[in-house]
Amino acid sequence: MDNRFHLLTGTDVLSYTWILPPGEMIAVGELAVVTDERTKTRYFARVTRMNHEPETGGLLVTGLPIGCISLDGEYRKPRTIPALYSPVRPLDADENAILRRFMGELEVGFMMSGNQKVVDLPIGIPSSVLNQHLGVFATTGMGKSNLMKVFCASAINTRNAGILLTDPHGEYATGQPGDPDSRGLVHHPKAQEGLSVFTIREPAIAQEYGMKPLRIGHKDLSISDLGLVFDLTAAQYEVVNLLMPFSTNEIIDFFINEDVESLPSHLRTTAYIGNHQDIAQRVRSAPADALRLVQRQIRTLLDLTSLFVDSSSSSLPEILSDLDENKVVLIDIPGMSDAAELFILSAISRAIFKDRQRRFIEQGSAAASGRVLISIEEAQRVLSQRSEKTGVFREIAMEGRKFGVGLGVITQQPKNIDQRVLAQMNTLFVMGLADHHDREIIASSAKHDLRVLDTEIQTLDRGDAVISTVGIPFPVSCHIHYFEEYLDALWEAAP
Ligand SMILES: Nc1ncnc2c1ncn2[C@@H]1O[C@H](COP(=O)(O)OP(=O)(O)OP(=O)(O)O)[C@@H](O)[C@H]1O
Repeated sequence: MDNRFHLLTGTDVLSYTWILPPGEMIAVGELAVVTDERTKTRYFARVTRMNHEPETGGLLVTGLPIGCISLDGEYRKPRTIPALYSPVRPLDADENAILRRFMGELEVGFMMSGNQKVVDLPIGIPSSVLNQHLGVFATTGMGKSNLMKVFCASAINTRNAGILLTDPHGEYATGQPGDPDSRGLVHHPKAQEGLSVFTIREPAIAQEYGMKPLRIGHKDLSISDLGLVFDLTAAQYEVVNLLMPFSTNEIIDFFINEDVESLPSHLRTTAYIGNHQDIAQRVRSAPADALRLVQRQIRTLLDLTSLFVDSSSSSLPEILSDLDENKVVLIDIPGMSDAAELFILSAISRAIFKDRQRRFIEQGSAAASGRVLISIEEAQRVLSQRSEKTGVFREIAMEGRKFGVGLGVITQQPKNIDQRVLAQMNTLFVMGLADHHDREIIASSAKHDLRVLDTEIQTLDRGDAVISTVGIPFPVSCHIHYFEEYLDALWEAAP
């Protein structure tokens, strides 16, 4: 037996301590098994802290218990403690296999035990938790885009959930722009069956990669999303609210074709002779400035999105049916502005949510349709405490779960996300957060106690994540697969 970790010298239900002799090393995050030799119960723990032990010159190691297995083979939360001086050692292959039982099918990386990758313990999230929302908290450059690509690659492989993501940087579909060696999701061995890319790229490129042209119709948009994209005044909100009863088709037609500059005065003299009597009557009481501003903003958005927004055609039916077929749907909009990206992400998300809600009401359960995850990058843009800036996303965060719709909230600033939204997230990926306040917020909303992992979270390297999910009974440290290598492995495994 490898007794490198030596004998347990102290326990309570929430922490174990043991002493390493001088010269031996251990790392934060390393996994250990404490065997109680009387009861044959094995207690699993992870190293959370270590201090020098002046008396012996060794290290006093502290571990967090993560579960135990008795002779009946059941894995439980530890409510008993191992006997004093029980041997402490690393996990063996059998114990790795035990932990492997808890992993879901959406593989993202390998378990890390301290600085060691445990290659016979791949970490996967069960797709059954995706409707319970997922958060990715990552400082820039820590590997968030790589994680999302790996996650989508697994989803394409397993086809158990639909995933929607927008990509304004053009990096997910074909790889990093400007890097000819970089690959993307179109290079997945099962891309043809499991990936659906809607793009604004030129037809020749789209055709080369089997991408479809992105089309969003005027009717798919909502006037209420102006508030998501722009900072509106109270008077503008009034205009938006007055317009709510009308279809977006009509509203856009009104603002594109009518001379709103002179409209308010015409309206007041009831001399309006345009094609939109109903709308004109409705907004006649609105302040003229606000009306003009709304018109300008609508025109700006239509300009920004003119490559794919038009009055007639729409990719939405196809996007919805691809998600129903558990495909990864990528909205590939390289170069699109922030405002335009949010505007269409909101339109698509609303369509998904309403469709699922309708089906839930008609069929009485979400079982008829699978799960969908809508991923939102820089999510603090739309899920902050400012409720006027949250649109349909807050509704999905609060109610999506029962309709099978989850949010994938990606942000560098969890403290700027509404706490009530964070509390809904049942799967968290933490990839390096330097700010103490950010870590505190995450720890308080996680389903496992992450405070004890604070040291580990502070020492995460690029590509490392601490994952806490209701799908796995303990928090795991994981090195996320490097996308290119994972792709190679998928090709090797492909029939
Ligand atoms: N798991 C990993 N293994 C190896 N290298 C990785 C891993 N994750 C990321 N990298 C590398 O680290 C660099 C940054 O990764 P990535 O672009 O995914 O980070 P990011 O957090 O999305 O950054 P940004 O916020 O700037 O978009 C890339 O060069 C990537 O190849």
